[in-house]
Amino acid sequence: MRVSIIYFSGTGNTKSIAIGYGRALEKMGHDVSISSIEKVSTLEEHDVLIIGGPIYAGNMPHELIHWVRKNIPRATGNKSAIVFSTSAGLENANGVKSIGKKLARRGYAIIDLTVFEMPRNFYVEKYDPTPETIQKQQFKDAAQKIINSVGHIHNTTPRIVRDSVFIIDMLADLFSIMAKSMGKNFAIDETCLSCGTCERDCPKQNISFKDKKYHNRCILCTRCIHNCPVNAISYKGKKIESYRVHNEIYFDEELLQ
Ligand SMILES: Cc1cc2nc3c(=O)[nH]c(=O)nc-3n(C[C@H](O)[C@H](O)[C@H](O)COP(=O)(O)O)c2cc1C
Repeated sequence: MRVSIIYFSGTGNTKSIAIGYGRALEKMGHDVSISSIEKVSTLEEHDVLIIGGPIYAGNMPHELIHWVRKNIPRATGNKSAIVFSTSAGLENANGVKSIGKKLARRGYAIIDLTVFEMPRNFYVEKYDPTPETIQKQQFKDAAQKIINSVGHIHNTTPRIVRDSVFIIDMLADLFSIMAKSMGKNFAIDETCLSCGTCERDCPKQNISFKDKKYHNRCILCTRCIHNCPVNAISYKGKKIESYRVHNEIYFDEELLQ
């Protein structure tokens, strides 16, 4: 089967899972393409679509929801979809329903919705980074979850998403407005090397490192803080410990049998 995997990832957790899906499916003999919404606006030909994103305040990012609304046309033929999210806690399963519902309305059979618990990347105001031992376990558990999820690929009975997602979609809109103003709390200090990583990496072209300025388009993905090589970006004057993905989704041969 042809599988198209589309994701948005601020700091790499969701990208790791997307790549994990790709590797598992390729091993199973499927033809896979993987793209970030930052790079594509049209889908490759596919039989199965897999879409993933991080959870921001209980739903998928507004960017991803908007991308789906704008770029996914009505499905022709028998197309199915898997939706996954990554979050620091598992109580936020509603984001997958939001995207799942939109795909179902476009004629996709929703064959799986999966939530992955991954390291926390947002601890600018409260919470702590996820301890290393837990991070390792999360990547291990994720490999097993991916295998379970791809096991649904030949499913013929779709899952019906009954819950309304109206409220959480409204909250995602609201959060994207709040993020613009919260983004003004980021500051680049004098330790900046002027390497330009933050400006280059920002998914919204929201940073001008030369005049150390954040504009008004922040989505709070936190990529700038975590990717800065010298940790020169603070939030409300506070330095934030960097989170970098350094674990990998690893499949034991046994898992792939
Ligand atoms: C702005 C923002 C809001 C977040 N809100 C939640 C949340 O409501 N619940 C949760 O469990 N994790 C939350 N997180 C944590 C991320 O969902 C989690 O770390 C995710 O795996 C990051 O994925 P990424 O590395 O692909 O960006 C939030 C992260 C950010 C940046």
